[in-house]
Amino acid sequence: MPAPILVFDLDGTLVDTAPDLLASLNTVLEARSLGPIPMDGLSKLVGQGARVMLQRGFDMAGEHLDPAEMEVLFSAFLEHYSQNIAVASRPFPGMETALDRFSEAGWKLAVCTNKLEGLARKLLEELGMTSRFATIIGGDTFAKPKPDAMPILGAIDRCGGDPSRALMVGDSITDIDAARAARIPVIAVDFGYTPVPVTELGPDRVISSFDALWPAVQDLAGTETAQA
Ligand SMILES: O=C(O)COP(=O)(O)O
Ligand SMILES: [Mg+2]
Repeated sequence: MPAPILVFDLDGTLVDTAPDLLASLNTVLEARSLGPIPMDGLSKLVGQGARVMLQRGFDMAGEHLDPAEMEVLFSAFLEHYSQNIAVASRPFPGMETALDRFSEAGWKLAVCTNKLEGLARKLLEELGMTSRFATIIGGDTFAKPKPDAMPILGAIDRCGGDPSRALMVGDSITDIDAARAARIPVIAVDFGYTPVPVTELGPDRVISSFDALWPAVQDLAGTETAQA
C-alpha cells in the first residue's frame, strides 16, 4: 500500500510570508508614487499567485494598468521578492514539530502552492525546509494551477501515492476548491490569508494551530488514510 500523503499549501499555511510579500508589493507601488497596502489588506490579494496579487494590489490602490505595464511591474516585483523572500517570512508556530511527527509516522509530505515553483523552492531552501518534502509543486509546474485538481493530483503522483490516501491542508478557497476537484479531504488553517473566514468555506476540518493537525487528520481520515 502506498504511503499516505499530506499536501500542503505554502503561503499562509506552512509559512507566514505576508511581511515579505507586502514589502515587495509596496516597493512596486511606491515606485509608481502610490501609497502602501496595509498588512490587513493582504488577505484579499494572495492565493492565486504573484501576478494576480499585483493586479489586485494596483486595483486596490485605484490605478489601472495596461498589460504591458503590468508585465514590467511584475518583473520588478519578482526581482525584489526573490532577493528578499525570507527576510521576515517564518514557519507558523509548531509547524516543524507537526511535520516531524507525520514524517516519523511514515507519511510523505508535499507542497502544492500557487507561488511560482522557483520562488517556492527558494523560500523553502532559505528556511532550510526543502528536504522535508517529497515534491514541491508551484503554480507554473503544470498546465493549470489550483483551484484545478491538476497540481494536487500531480503532487500525489510524484510522491508515488494514491489520492484515496491523501489529504490537503490549506488556508484559502483556492485550496478547498482544488481539494474538492481532486476529490480528497481538506483541512483548513484559520490563521492564513483569506478575506472570508475558512469556517464559511466548507472544509472538512478547521484547525487553529499546528498542534491540532495530528488529531484532525486522525479524526478525519479514520481508518482509511491515517494509518501509515
Ligand atoms: O502566492 C500566492 O498567491 C498563493 O500562494 P499559496 O498557494 O501558497 O497560498
Ligand atoms: Mg495559501
